Formats: sequence, structure tokens, C-alpha cells
Amino acid sequence: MQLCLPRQRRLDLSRPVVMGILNLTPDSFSDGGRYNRYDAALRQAEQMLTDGAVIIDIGGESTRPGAAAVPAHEELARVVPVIEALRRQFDCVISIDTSKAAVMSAAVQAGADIINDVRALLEPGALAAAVSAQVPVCLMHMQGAPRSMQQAPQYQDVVSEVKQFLLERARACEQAGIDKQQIILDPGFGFGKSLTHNYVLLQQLQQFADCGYPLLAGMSRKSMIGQLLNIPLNERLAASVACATIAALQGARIIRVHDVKETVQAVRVVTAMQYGA
Ligand SMILES: Nc1nc2[nH]c(SCCc3ccc(S(N)(=O)=O)cc3)nc2c(=O)[nH]1
Repeated sequence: MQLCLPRQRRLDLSRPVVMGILNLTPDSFSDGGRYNRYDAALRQAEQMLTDGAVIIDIGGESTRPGAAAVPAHEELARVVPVIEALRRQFDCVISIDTSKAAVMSAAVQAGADIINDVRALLEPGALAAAVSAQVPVCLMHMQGAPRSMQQAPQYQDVVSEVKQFLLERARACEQAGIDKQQIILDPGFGFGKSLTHNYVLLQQLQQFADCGYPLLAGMSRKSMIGQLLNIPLNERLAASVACATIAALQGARIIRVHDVKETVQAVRVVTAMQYGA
């Protein structure tokens, strides 16, 4: 299980790897101007790489519940300079967390290696942009849109409906010319799912891992932890590591987290148990 990256590089996914989250939205950095945010972002990326992150996931538009849309020019201004700097300074894998075709193209041009789209390439021009970019793509399930997705999530059978959506999107990508080996699937924890929906997806995660595509799981600090334990964002480390461990045990190959150091340690324990110390 390998992804083919630009510049003849490859990413081996025969074991789970940790993806560190680099949020470039203004609300995610204690305020300072654009340069302070840029500088802080590079320092945070370096720390995550030191802590063992294999992929840095860069996002310029918040997709948390209730988030407002960000215009393409603003998203570009946030992500392109950071991708260029990371590409110059580190030999890491960079993913761009975006749904906009223009941002996908510019980000890959600037040095991004993977397109991570929470809208599964359904936005106008996104599929064509991903095909042209010739990079791996992560297709994630979301019910509704960030502004309203958590108001009343509804499913007859959350596992089969999410799985069916992902397989349909994967087929569309393959028919458009994206190689099957370049497609990653993701059930989208917290994106139009109730607490119960999230835990049923987590309980049945092996079914997604068995679909024939590498699986990405992102539960770090999300409401499936906050609502369950009634604790604030900065107290969700232990339960986030528990979620990461459970996902790795069920075959997830990319674990998307804020707390890289602790998650790398937990994933290392899982791989020692599964494949030998
Ligand atoms: N592939 C992939 N990309 C992602 N990008 C993000 S940003 C998280 C936005 C958010 C925050 C909080 C909640 S909530 N209501 O569960 O607390 C939902 C969504 N996440 C993911 C994810 O999972 N996969």
C-alpha cells in the first residue's frame, strides 16, 4: 500500500502514519498579524515533524460546525506561502485541506503532495483539478455543509450510507482518471454526525479499512470527545489518543491529529503489537 507523490517520492502506508494538523485560519492562532501567524505556523510544523508526524495537513478555511466560507483569494494567501516555505525547509509530505479547485491547483504547484477534500471533490471544477494535479486524494464524507451539518444529522444506517457514498466518489474519481492506488477514504467524523453516529462509525471502522483503499481517520479533540466527556478542547488529549489507537487497531493508515507526539507513541505501540516490536 503505497502512494505515488510528486518528484518521484512515495509514501509507504503498510503501517499507520500520523498526519499533523496545521490550521492557518486566523482563529487558530493567538492573534498577531499575518506574518506572526506565518512564523508561528512554520514553528508548529517543525515541532510536529520533530515529534514524528509524516504528513502536515494545511488548512486555510475552517470547516468546523458553523464556520463561514472563506473566499479563494484569502484561502490562497494563507496557504501558499506556508506550503512554499515548508517545501523549501523540510522533506515532509504536505497535504492541502481544501475543497476549492483553484486552491488545489495552486497548492500542488507550490509543493503540496496530497489533496485532502472534506467535500470529496464535489465542488465545481474540483475533480478536474485533482485529475490534473496528479497527486493522491483523500475523499471524505460530510452530510450537509459546515454551517448546518450538526443541526440534525439523519441516517437509516450510517455505516452503509457513508460507505456507499465513499465508494461512489472513488468510482467517479477512477472514471475521471485518478488511479485507484491514489485514493484515500475517510468517514468524516463530526461532519454531519451525531454522537451516536460517530461511535457507530468508530466501532465499525474496520469495514472502511477493508474497502480496498487506505483509510484516514480524524477525531482529534472533536465533539465526539467533548460531548461524551463534557470537557473543553484543551483537556481532550487522552481521549483523542484513545480514538487514534482504536482507529489504528482497525486498520486506519493515516491518523489526523493535533497532538502529534503522544499519538505517534500510541501508534508505535499498536504497530509493535500488530507487526512486532
Ligand atoms: N480528511 C479529513 N480532513 C479533515 N479536516 C478536518 S477540520 C475539522 C473541522 C471540524 C471540527 C470539529 C468538528 S466536531 N463538531 O466534531 O467537533 C467537526 C469538524 N477534519 C478532518 C477529517 O476528519 N478528515
